[in-house]
Amino acid sequence: MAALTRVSGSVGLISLLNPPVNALSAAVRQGIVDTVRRAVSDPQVKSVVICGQNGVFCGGADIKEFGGHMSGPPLVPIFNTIEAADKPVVAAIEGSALGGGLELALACHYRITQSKARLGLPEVSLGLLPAAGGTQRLPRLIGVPAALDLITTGRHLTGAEALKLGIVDQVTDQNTVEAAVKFALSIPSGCNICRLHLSERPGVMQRVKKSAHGAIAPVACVQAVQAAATLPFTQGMQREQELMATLFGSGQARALQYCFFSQRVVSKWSSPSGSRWDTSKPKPVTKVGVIGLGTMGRGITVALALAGLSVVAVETQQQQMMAAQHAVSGMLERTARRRGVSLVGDQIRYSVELEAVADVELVIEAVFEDMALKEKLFKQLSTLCKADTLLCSNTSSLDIDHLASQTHSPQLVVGMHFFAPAHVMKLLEVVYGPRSAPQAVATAMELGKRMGKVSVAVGNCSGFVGNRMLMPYVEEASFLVEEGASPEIVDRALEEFGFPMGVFRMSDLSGLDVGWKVRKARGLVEPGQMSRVRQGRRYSPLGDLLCEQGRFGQKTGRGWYLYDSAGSREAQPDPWLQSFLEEYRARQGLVSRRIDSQEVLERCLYALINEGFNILQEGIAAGPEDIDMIYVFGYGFPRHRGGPMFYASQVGLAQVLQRLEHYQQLHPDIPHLRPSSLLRRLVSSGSPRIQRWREIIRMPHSSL
Ligand SMILES: CC(C)(COP(=O)(O)OP(=O)(O)OC[C@H]1O[C@@H](n2cnc3c(N)ncnc32)[C@H](O)[C@@H]1OP(=O)(O)O)[C@@H](O)C(=O)NCCC(=O)NCCSC(=O)C[C@@H](O)CCCCCCCCCCCCC(=O)O
Repeated sequence: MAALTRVSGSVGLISLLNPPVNALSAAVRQGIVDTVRRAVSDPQVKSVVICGQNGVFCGGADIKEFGGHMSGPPLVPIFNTIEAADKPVVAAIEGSALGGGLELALACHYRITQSKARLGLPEVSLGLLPAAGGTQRLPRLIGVPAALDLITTGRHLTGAEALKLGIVDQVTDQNTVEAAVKFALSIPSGCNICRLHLSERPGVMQRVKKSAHGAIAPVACVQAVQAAATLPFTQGMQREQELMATLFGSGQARALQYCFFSQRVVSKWSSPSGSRWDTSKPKPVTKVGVIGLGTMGRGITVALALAGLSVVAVETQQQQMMAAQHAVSGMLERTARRRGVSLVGDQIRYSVELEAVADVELVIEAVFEDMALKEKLFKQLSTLCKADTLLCSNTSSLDIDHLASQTHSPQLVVGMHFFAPAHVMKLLEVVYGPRSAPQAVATAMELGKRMGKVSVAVGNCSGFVGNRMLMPYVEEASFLVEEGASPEIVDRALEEFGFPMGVFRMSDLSGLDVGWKVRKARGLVEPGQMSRVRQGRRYSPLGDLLCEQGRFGQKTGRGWYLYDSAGSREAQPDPWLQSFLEEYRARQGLVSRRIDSQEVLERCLYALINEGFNILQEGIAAGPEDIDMIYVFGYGFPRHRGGPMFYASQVGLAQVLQRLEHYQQLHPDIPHLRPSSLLRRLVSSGSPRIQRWREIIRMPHSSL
């Protein structure tokens, strides 16, 4: 899995051979040991170049090996041998040098890189730290502050940025291996590991802990780099190994590695009709129409423009259109500045006429969530667009099949549900109906990928996957407040679990009126009424009552919390709300009781998870990975918990079932606490590993 050849007379060229990313599997590690030994002992070889096959240097350790028994030679002694070699060793970096790949390059004496190559130590995003010397060699090379930034965030650098930081010695736009060989021929033996500016950035641990939201790997990364600043190299390496040992077998590492593979699994979509990613060819798209330039339409326009597509942005109200144009330019400018790229924007054409989208290949509708308005629009689009134009809706909950039925070509209609802000949030739900053509799904998925989104294909139902599961979660939070919890108690439990914001702070941020509108549309709101049973099931009117008082959250300075002023973000507990809740409970005859964080987590999360099992059972999501990626990328579910379904598998399905049964007995009027039959089936099948759930879901069964 590694080959040695002699080039230019005296250079030993070692190539890693393990497509697609030359991961450091046991066989590759053995290959490096053998080839380095041969190169070092060959008197004809005066210097060595290490490169990767097929334009990729190395994607790091083989993550697939982490789940099983590790065999083969370990990396640390291999890299130490390279570093100690008495012949100069040069890394020729093309494509990617990530994790163990960059650590291999750091153990070499010199590094030459392609300007567009990606370099980084992303181990933290897998719940690990760079444990093949990365936490000790990088700070010694570029200083503690820069190394801490790279190791605790896991971010990737381009070759040009790596040169600026001093990670590499030369950047080339020519053939990297040839440049490295030329470089190797020109150098005397030596080593550029140095001990420079090893001072630590003050306060870094507090900052990292705060932004980690309970993840342990970033904290361990700081501890390892601190060791580089205070200990000799050998002891620093020992500390690195000890810290890695605490992370390696942790549930968080398993969860994060599951997320890595799940993100790739969801791109290989399939639907119950049998259409699949590998048999459906996307249609080429260069020009997209966006209709409706409110918050969502503006974000979608920016995301498309940043992906290099031509956009026709339509807003029929002149004034709104001018405001949108101004806002979009600002968003593009800020993003270009942040990314350090040149401004895009001249490929956006604005219009107040719907006819402007007549020649686009795909339209994304982003008008108000009003079925009558969308029906009318889809009818018009179906007539004025080209016959093969894909018509997509950004609706977050309305019926995609119904919209499709308004058009001449229902097979060309799919949902493209973005999340706000649409140019920032990574998630895209691609919603197919029974009539959606495989090519329409494939095209929307491909467009999402071009915009840098994690696109997940899901079936059509009310709320699709994300918002459908959110309903029971939010409802449980309100029920807990009726029963005696405060919004602070509920939010604290969820934030300590790892959500960036609890239910109530999130509701204040997005606006209480949003949910109120949805409940009104569903006929659930009875103004001024306090009844707690609606449409035959338990209902909490608390949110409606707050809206009736004009408490819409941050935008009005009052919601579940109190704010200094309208628009302020600093949430304070509100004494008014406390007395309001006491009065409400008294009028309802509810006796307030003490609710602890375990009950908050179980009721909110198990209700959400239970709905996830219903969704899997109905085939709305193809597998647990789809649900987990939707929650991690769209709803702030802590990535180090792997997503709701993975979390359930870690807690134990039997335990989740038993607690749902317990709560259902206490609250028989809450249907979403009734355990899903799929959950029961999985438990009676012995609670298999999450990777096996798809088999159980597909097995024929009787629900009798
Ligand atoms: C490289 C990429 C940027 C390429 O992206 P691209 O979009 O081109 O392609 P894909 O992402 O679709 O990938 C294609 C294909 O390849 C698979 N793959 C990618 N990378 C890896 C990998 N590193 N390992 C295995 N497989 C990989 C991917 O799954 C796709 O497969 P598919 O089937 O879907 O086609 C991009 O892929 C990328 O970002 N990759 C990951 C990069 C990364 O995170 N690297 C870091 C890896 S971790 C690491 O390197 C750790 C090191 O620090 C070494 C540490 C040594 C530790 C040894 C263990 C010590 C144990 C101590 C514990 C002791 C316990 C005790 O004492 O008891």
